[in-house]
Amino acid sequence: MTSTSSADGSLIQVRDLHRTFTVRRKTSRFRGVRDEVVAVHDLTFSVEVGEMVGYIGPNGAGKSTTIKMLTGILVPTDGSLSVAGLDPSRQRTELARHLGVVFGQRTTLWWDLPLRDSFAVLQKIYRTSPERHRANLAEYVELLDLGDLLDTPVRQLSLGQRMRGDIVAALLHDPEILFLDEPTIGLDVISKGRLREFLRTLNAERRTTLMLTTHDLQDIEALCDRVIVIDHGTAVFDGPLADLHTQGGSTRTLVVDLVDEAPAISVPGAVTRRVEGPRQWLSFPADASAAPIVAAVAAAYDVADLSIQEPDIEDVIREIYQR
Ligand SMILES: Nc1ncnc2c1ncn2[C@@H]1O[C@H](COP(=O)(O)OP(=O)(O)OP(=O)(O)O)[C@@H](O)[C@H]1O
Repeated sequence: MTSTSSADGSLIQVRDLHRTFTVRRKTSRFRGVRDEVVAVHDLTFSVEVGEMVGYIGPNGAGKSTTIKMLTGILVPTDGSLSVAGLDPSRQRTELARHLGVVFGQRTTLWWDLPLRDSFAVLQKIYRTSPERHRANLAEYVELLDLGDLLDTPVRQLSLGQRMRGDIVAALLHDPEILFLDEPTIGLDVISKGRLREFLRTLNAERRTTLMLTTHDLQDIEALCDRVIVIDHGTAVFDGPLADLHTQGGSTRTLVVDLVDEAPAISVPGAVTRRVEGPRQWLSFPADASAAPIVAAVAAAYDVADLSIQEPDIEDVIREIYQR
């Protein structure tokens, strides 16, 4: 499918977007008042073809509401919105041909059908040509290693297998944009790695634009050139992940297991935060390289093991809000 973009050339354009919900709150047994919840306000950003954007923020920040407006499920209260040159809520059916949507927590596949049949139903829904469908199915099934599972009913698949099935389902009609909501949640390290590798390949080879919400900083590090942080319905940061770390002042942790107990390690570029028997925790700026610190520790101490802990994305975001 060819790329379609808005008048200014962006694939996704969001300008001064607002969405409020009216909720009824009971004040007594028979009375209630109407409250307005502002889920999204003054939200402006645009995404270009081929970008991989992380859309992150604390619970209740407005991420799902934004994605629902971008996919046409919810109508904005105010502001303007264009996705692949279309107005999502007015042209939802047409837009669906340009979009793939994957939710880590729920499946879009038919629970009782074998994967193969779910994919066949999707071909009918999207009216993908049989040749295109066959070619995409063969390629994605191979890349995501689903060949042996095509005849297995979805309910019998593991979470990781089902997730791969969901990704294939979202891509069979060649969408230009893929929205992913917590795509690696609950997956083991190997499955996470494989999925990230697949998404990188998809973006590199087909220039598919990715927008993902996640609480996993490693998803963002592996995939996203750019991060948009949303809080209380509005964007509070939009830029490269490295800048987010700098702004947040976040740190990574080098966990060192020494052969023997020792006083707090002292090496340039890191601060020892904790010592527990032979194990020590050293923190260093998240945007600095771990290599010189690891080398300095290894040169001066007898090391049994080393590992690096990434900062939690929530911590990074919290740091920004506290500034
Ligand atoms: N249908 C609705 N009716 C009323 N309020 C809603 C509705 N949907 C969302 N909200 C409110 O809008 C705000 C933003 O919710 P949203 O689900 O977009 O946040 P989120 O960033 O996706 O959160 P999470 O990370 O927990 O999924 C919240 O205060 C939420 O309670």
